[in-house]
Amino acid sequence: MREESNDGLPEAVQRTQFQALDRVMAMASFDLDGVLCHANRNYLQLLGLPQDQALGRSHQSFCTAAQVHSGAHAALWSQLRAGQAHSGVVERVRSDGSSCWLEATYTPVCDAQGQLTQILKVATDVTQRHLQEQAHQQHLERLSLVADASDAAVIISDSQSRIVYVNGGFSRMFGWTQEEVLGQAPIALLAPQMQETFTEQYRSELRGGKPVWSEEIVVGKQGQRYWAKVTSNPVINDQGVWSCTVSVLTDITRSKMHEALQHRVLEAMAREQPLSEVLDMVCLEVERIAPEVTASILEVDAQGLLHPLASPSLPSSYSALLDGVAIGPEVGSCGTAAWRNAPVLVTDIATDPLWRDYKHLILPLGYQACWSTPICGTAGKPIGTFAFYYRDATAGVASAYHQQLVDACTHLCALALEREHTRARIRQLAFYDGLTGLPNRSLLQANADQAMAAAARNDEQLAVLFIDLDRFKQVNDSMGHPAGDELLRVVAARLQKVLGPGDIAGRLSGDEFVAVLPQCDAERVTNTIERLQEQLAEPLVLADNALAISASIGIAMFPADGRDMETLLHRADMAMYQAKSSGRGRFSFFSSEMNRLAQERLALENALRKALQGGELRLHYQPQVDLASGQLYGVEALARWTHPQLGEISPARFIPLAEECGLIADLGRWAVGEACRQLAAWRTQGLAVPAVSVNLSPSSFHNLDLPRMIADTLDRHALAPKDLTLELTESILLDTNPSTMKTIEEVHAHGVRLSMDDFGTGYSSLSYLRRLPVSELKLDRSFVADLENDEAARALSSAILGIGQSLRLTVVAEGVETPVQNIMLREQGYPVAQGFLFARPLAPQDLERWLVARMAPAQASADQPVHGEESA
Ligand SMILES: Nc1nc2c(ncn2[C@@H]2O[C@@H]3COP(=O)(O)O[C@H]4[C@@H](O)[C@H](n5cnc6c(=O)[nH]c(N)nc65)O[C@@H]4COP(=O)(O)O[C@H]3[C@H]2O)c(=O)[nH]1
Repeated sequence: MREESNDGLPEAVQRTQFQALDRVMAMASFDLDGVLCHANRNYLQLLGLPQDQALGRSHQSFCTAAQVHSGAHAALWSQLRAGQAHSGVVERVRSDGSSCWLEATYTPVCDAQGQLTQILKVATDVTQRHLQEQAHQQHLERLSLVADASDAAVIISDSQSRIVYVNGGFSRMFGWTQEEVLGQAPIALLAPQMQETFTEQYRSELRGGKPVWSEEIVVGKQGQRYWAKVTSNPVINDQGVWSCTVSVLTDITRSKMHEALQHRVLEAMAREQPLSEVLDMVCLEVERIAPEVTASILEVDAQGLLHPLASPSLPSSYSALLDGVAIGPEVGSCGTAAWRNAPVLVTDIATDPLWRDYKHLILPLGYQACWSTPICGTAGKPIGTFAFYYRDATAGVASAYHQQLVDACTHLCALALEREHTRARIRQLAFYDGLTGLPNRSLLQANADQAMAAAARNDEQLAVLFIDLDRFKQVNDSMGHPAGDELLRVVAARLQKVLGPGDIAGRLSGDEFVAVLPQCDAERVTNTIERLQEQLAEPLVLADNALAISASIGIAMFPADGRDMETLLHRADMAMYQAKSSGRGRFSFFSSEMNRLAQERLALENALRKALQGGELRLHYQPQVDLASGQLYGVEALARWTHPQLGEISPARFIPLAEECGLIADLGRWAVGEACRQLAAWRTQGLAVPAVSVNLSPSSFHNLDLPRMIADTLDRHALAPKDLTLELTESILLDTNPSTMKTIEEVHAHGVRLSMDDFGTGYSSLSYLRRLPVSELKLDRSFVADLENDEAARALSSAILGIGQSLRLTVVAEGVETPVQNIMLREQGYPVAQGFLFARPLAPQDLERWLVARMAPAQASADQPVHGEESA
C-alpha cells in the first residue's frame, strides 16, 4: 500500500499515524476495477482469508448476492470512480459465507497529477453492535405489532400529558389517526365531560408514581361512546422523574351495560316487581345510558298480536293504539321485526312503506326513525320486540353502542318475559282446570268472594248457578273418556260465550260447572239460563254421534239465600237437584217465591212466542182526530194479546218481555204487516182511513233490512209511504247501535213518516229534533191529564206546540179524556188529538162502526166518546 502525504504533516508523523490506524482498523485498497490490491491484517482477519487468497479478488466477491443483483454494488463503484467518497455501515460476506457488518469509508485516491488511481477502504467491524441493534429493532417492531394488533387502545403521553403515541387499537376504537391526536391531552380529547378536579387528581397520582385505574364513558371522533376501563401507568426515568404515561383503554361497554342493566333488572325480578315495572326500568335505564333514544317494549302473544308492555317515555295514547295490532310483513318496525324474526331498521318513517299505515301515529310525536329487534324465547320464536325510536335520524342510528345496548336488553327482556310466562303457566296450573281452562274451585271461590264483597258494598244482588250436565255419565260410559272430555270442553266454551265480561265461570269437578253473575236479579238469571240452554242445545257431533246437550241448573241468590259462597253453592246444588227431579234441561231457584215468578215468566215468554207464531196477537186501532174539522186524521195501531188461560195481557207487560227474549223485531214486523193489511182492507171497503201509525221499539231499527221490508209491505198492499207512520220513543237516542240512524234515515227517505211518541218525558236536549227526521210529535198524556189543574202543564203543552210549529211538525195530543181538555187543547192551537174522549183503541170492526157513526152527519158530535175495548 502506497502512503500519501497530502495533509501537509511531516512524513514521520504521517507514518506513525498510519501505523496506529493500521493496528486498530481494517484497511484495504482496490484498483479502479475493484480488484483488491492491498489488505492489512485486520482486514484479512475480518474476511477470514489468508493474504494470498484475498489479494486479486474483486470487491464484488465480498458483497452479498442481493447487493450485486440490486445494482447497489455497481452504483457504489460508479460513485467511487467518479471521485466521490462513501461512508456507511455495509454488509460483507466472510470466507465461510457468514455476514459481517463494517463501518466503512471508501475514499478515492489520486496521484500527484490528480489522476484517480485507487480506492482506499478503512473499516471497523461493527458486526456485534449491528446484530444487537437489529435484534433491538426487531423487538421494537414486534412490540409495536402487539400494540397495534391489540383491541385495547394504547396511549403514551409525556409528562405534560400530551399524546406522543397511540396504537392501531386506539385509531380503530376512536377513529383518530396518530397524526390527528399527537400533542393533545387525552382526557380533554376522550372525556371532555370530566371535571378539572378529576384531571388534577389523576395527574397527582401519576406524579407520585402510582398507577391509576378507572372506568369512564369516553367519546370517539364521530361522537360514538364507549364504556372504557382505563389503566394508566407512570414511567419513571433513571433520575426518578415521571417521564411519560402509558395508558391502556379497554372497551367494557358490553359488560358494563350488562352489569348496570342486569344488576337492576335481576334485583327487581328478585323483589317480585310486576313485569311492567321491570320493563319500564329497562327502558328508563337505556334512555339514561343513551339519551338520544326512546325505548319501547311490546309483547307478541301466541296469536301474533302486539301488546304494549313498556314505553315510559312515549305517550300512553300511542302505545294503546298498538294494542292488538297483528304482526305482519308491513306493520311498522316492531310488527315487521316480529313477523320476520329479524331486526328491522327504518331510518325514514315518513317515506318507508313499512310505516305507511302507522306513520300518522308517530310522526306528530317528532320521531323520524325506529329500529326494532325481536325478543326471542327459548324456542327461538319472537315473544316480544325491543325498539329504539329516534327523533334525529342523522345521529348514530343503530350504532355499535346501541347494538350493544340492544343485545343486553333483549337478553334481559327475554328472561323477564319468559319468567312471566312461566309464572302465568304455574298460576294456570294452580288455579285453572287443566281440561277446560276454566277457574278451578280455589280461584272460583276467590273471585266469588270479591264479587260478593262488591255486591254487599253496593247493595246489589248476585246469582250463583250450579250447572250439572244431563246424562253426562251415559256419554262417558258409552263413548269413552276422550269423548266425555271433549264434551266438557265444549260445554265450558259455550258457557263462557253466554257469560258477560263481569261474570265468573268455573268447573267444580266432573260435569259440575258454576257461574256467578254479579249485579243480577231473577230476571237476568232467567235470561242468561235461557241463552245458556240455547247454546248447549246447539248440535254437537262427538265420535260420529250427534248429541243433544242439556243441563239442570240450580240458582241461589245473594244475599237472600246466603251471604257466603259455601252456603250459596250448597243451596244452588239443592236447587239443581230439584230442577233435575222435574225433568232434564230445567232450572230451579232455591227460593220458592222466586222460583214461581221465574217459572211463570218463562211460561209467559214461551206463550208469547207461540202467540206470535200462532196468530193470537191482534191489533186494535185508536182514532186520531183533526180538531179543526173533526175529521179522522189517522189511527194508531196497538198490540193486544189474549192468553188462553191468563186472559187479556197488557202491552205494558208483554212488550218489555218481547224485548228481553228477542221477539220484539218479529213483533214489529208483524205489526207493520198487519196494520198495512188492515188499512188496505178498509180502503177496499170504502172506508177513508188516512193513515196508520205503528209503534216500533229501538231494537227494530238495528235491522238494516227494515227499510226494504217496509217498502215491500207497502207495495204488497198498494199503499203509499205516507200512509204509514212509525212511532219512535225518545229512548232511541240512547241507542248506540250504528245501524239505527242509518235505518231511520232510509225509512224516512222512502217517504214513511216518523213520529216522536211520549214527547216531553224523556231527554231535555231538544237538539235531537234536528238530527232525527221526524214529522210529528206526540204530546205525552201526562201533560194532558194535568191540563185542567196545573198551570205548569198548560205552559208546557203550549211550549211543546210552539216547538212543533216552529219546526213545522204536526203535534198530536195523546190521552185526551175530557171535553175540557179537548177545548183547552183546541184553544192552544193543537191540530190533532187522540184519547178515550174520542175512542178507546178499537178492534177493526168496532173502528169501522165508529167511523160509520161519525161520518153520518146527523149522528154524535166530534166530542162524543165511543167505548171500544169495553164494548168489544
Ligand atoms: N189513560 C189513558 N190512556 C190512553 C188514552 N188514549 C190512549 N191511551 C193508551 O195510551 C197508550 C198509547 O200508546 P203508546 O203511548 O204508544 O204506548 C204503548 C206502546 O208504547 C206499547 N205498544 C203497544 N202496542 C205496541 C206494538 O205493537 N209495538 C210496540 N213496540 N209497542 C207497542 O205499549 C204501550 C201501551 O199501550 P196500550 O196499553 O195500548 O196504551 C195505549 C193506549 O191504550 C187515554 O185517553 N187515557
